[in-house]
Amino acid sequence: MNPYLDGWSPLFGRLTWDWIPYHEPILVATFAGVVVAGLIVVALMTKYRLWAPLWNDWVISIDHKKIGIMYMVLAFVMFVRGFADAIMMRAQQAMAAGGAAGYLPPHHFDQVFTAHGVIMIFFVAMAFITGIMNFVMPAQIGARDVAFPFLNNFSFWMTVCGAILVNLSLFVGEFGRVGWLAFPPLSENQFSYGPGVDYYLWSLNLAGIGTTLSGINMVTTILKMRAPGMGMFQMPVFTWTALCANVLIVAAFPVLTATLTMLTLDRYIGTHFFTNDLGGNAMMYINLIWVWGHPEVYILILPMFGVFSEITSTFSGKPLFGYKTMVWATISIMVLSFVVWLHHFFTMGSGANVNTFFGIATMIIAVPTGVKIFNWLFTMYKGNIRFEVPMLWTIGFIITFTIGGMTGVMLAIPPVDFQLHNTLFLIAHFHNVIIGGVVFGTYAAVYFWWPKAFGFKLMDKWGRRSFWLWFTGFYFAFMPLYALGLMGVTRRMNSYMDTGWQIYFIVAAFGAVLIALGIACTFWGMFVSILHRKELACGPDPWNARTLEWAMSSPPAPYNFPETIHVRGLDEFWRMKQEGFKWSGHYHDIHMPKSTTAGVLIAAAATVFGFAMIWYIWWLAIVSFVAILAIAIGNTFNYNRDYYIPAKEVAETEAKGAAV
Ligand code: HEA
Ligand code: HEM
Ligand SMILES: [Cu+2]
Repeated sequence: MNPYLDGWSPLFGRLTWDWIPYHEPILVATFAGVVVAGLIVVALMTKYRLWAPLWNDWVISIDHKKIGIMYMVLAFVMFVRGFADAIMMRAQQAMAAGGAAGYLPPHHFDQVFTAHGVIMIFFVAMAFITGIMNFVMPAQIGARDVAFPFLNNFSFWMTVCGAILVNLSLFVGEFGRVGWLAFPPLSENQFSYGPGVDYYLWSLNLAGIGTTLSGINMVTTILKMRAPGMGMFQMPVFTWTALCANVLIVAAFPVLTATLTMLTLDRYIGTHFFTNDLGGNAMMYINLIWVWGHPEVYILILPMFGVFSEITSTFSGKPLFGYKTMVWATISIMVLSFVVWLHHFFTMGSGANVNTFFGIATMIIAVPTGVKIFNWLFTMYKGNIRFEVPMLWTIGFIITFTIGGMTGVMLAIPPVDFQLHNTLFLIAHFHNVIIGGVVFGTYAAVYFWWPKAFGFKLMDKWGRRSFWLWFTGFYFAFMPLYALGLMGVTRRMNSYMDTGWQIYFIVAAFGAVLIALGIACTFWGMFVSILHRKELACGPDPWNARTLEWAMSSPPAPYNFPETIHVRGLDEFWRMKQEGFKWSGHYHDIHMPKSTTAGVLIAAAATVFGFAMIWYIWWLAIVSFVAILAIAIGNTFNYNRDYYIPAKEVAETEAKGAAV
């Protein structure tokens, strides 16, 4: 008998009133908050007549810069959600000592850490790197856009589709209680029969389509769309790291898709890929998910290495030290990241020889990473360093990431890992590299490229406050976890008996409060900077930077560059400035792609499809699937895909841009 089919009806599938959590005060209050905030936004948008510009200039836009900014907005919104989950866990663990139950019952706590992990990795960190790569990379290689602009818009909306499904699970049904990687057999129907794991599977698989397509798009862009003269070894380092990260996406994400699809088949049609009966094997899932999962963490960090490289050389006023070694280090990390996955399950019985191989392979990654750290230090050495906000984040990164990397190397020693696996030491390790690397990198990038995107700088004062709160907050929040881990405290604990641990959890909660203040300072800083944008206005090259994106006007025109740039070497823009850079003024008509609604419409239908599949509403699944096909096929008949910006208009725009 299937308990999860209780109450199934043809019209609503297994969605019944029991699945609406109106009896949970926390969720009802959250829901009320979301509704009120939503209504305020809708009212303001209507009052200021912003719906049409939002739709025409943003939602259906295929401009890589706008799509990049939309990814950043999505990521920041999801970051608030993911951080709220983190605060809830910190509060729970600070309270639930010595037999106290705290305020979150286990079934809720388990959803919170699962949602936190999934949101932070897939919809925050991935969205941040994709946003930054979208905004910066095409401009850095002197291109007008990515190779497949429409696909780019579609990829973005598929990511939004996944994010919507995850957030929907908060108010309709539940989310998985299986951890961010949903290991079977726990995630099989037998043990998780609610819609929680199905929300997980459909949101990640639908968003994954977007990620894979975006990876293909960016690899193609970098290989085929570089400005004339820009050979591979004349590409800026950020572009190199973007290339390697996207090659990893193209290679690894299909594995994730296949793995999640097999689990979906287990759950929906009763196959046995990952159960012991009928020849399945749960270890297969563990292997496959980490074959994707380990490269995934380098997908997140590589673009950030690129960000820090650009910032270090710009603010040290020097070319990057060791460009070639930086590129080769990036390539080695890319290759090595595929031969270390087993370090995530040293304890699962592969034997000493296998563990040794994977342990050593893991440690070898410390070498190219160390090369990078020293290259940044040597770039700064004897440089004329300007301690602007992006540089503060960069120095914070070098210190913090090195500590996190070192604890990673400790975990790579199998006998040590037998002690520390799945303890809070592991949790501390990866927050140490992810926050120190990916989050600090995002902040550095936002402060660095904001003036390019909007034509004015972010206020220095709030940037500095945000940095110091984040930096100290991080150490308070995560250093206690190393200590707890060494004492044997395991991850994912709702409550514990030993009251001696409580003080560490309280310190960690205090750190999370400092981080909350740091986040608040950033948002407040953005808000007041927007209000004061006139005073903060700056020219196209406010940091005296070195790469081509700074040759565009700020904010950039839709076509990026009024004329084609002929690249002669590294740091081309620097050289152009030495030679007294000016556009020739002989402009031609510029061929541009047109916005299209198909991307957002397909993604909307896909969201409905995902929802229908999660709740077993078969008729709706069929209708929405047909809608997806119809829109996609209909779009192939759209021949109205491009237009020309006349040379005269280009000249006018440039004349205006130059006056800023
Ligand atoms: C951005 C993300 C990111 C990054 C960059 C890394 C980087 C590294 N990680 Fe980490 N890791 C994660 C995210 C990340 N990790 C996550 C999310 C998990 C857990 C998931 C889960 O279970 O839920 C995890 C788990 C994890 C494990 C599994 C532990 C366990 O489950 O028990 C191990 C074990 O080997 C490991 C090792 C390493 C190593 C060796 C590096 C190296 O790349 C670090 C290299 C850097 C340095 C070493 C510092 C700089 C170098 C120098 C200054 C040179 C000199 C240094 C030496 C000679 C040592 N990581
Ligand atoms: C900003 C401050 C953050 C805080 C305070 C925080 C806090 C936490 C806590 C308390 C846990 C649960 C630990 C446990 O198992 O007992 C956790 C798990 C996790 N966090 Fe964070 N986190 C933060 C940011 C991030 C970011 C930026 C990412 C990734 C981009 C991230 C990814 C994860 C993942 C993947 C897990 C594991 C979830 C699981 O066990 O399934 N976190 N975090
Ligand atoms: Cu790993």
